[in-house]
Amino acid sequence: MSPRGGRAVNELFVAEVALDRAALRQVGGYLTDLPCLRELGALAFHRPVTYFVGENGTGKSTLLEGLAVALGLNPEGGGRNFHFASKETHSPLHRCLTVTKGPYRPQTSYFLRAESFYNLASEVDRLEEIGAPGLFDSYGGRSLHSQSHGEAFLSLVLGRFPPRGLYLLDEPEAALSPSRQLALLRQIHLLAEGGSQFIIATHSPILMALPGAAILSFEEGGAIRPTAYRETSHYQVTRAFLEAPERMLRELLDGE
Ligand SMILES: Nc1ncnc2c1ncn2[C@@H]1O[C@H](COP(=O)(O)OP(=O)(O)OP(=O)(O)O)[C@@H](O)[C@H]1O
Repeated sequence: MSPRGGRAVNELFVAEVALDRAALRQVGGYLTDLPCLRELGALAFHRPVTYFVGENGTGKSTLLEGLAVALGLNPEGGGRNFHFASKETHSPLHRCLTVTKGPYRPQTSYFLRAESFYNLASEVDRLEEIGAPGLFDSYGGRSLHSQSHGEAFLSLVLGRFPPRGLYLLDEPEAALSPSRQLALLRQIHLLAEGGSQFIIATHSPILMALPGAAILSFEEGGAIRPTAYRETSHYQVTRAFLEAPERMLRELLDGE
């Protein structure tokens, strides 16, 4: 990323998200036990692209979804016009979050989660049928259901995401081959250069390699720390494996 990677925080669409502890206590349930929420005060965004990384279950998706809903986006994914819900499974975290926005409004806002992408594709079909003809043009020219998961996903990002957008993506790598992950990385770079902001939960050591991006590591104890790319366990484990797969497999499978 160019020096624009260091844009002033007030030029970003989302500058900060803060947690109201009293509201969280009232909400109760598993959210009060989630270590990252026990530790969270406010989380500031300083870069056009921010990655949430960390072990499974550390709360990345919960926080990303809470932020998306607090921004008025559909918890199962989509833009501001998407209001479908196949199941009411999202947490009430959004009620405990205060989002500080920057001075400018994004041209579009979009929340994308791999796990509910099928439902999002169905909703695009429905909207096209009931009177949004031409909608498919933004989604690769045909129903997302007639494309493979990875093709559909890239159609969406390449066709539907304009510059100066705000994009919250939850594990966007899930359907993508390594080379398509590189294509997605390039598109994220181009869009960020064009004034977009991304907040992305990911396990992909490819995606999180974007120069100039902020990486926030969700630690198992609850802290959320800025981390360098090569310090992430995703990078280190993947690198160690690819450098010597036989040795690692011997250790793993034979207990040597
Ligand atoms: N509806 C729910 N009821 C109870 N616990 C939940 C619920 N949803 C999530 N959790 C728990 O909250 C914790 C955080 O889940 P979350 O999906 O946010 O983690 P994550 O960091 O995104 O994990 P992953 O990398 O596996 O996607 C997990 O321990 C999960 O089991």
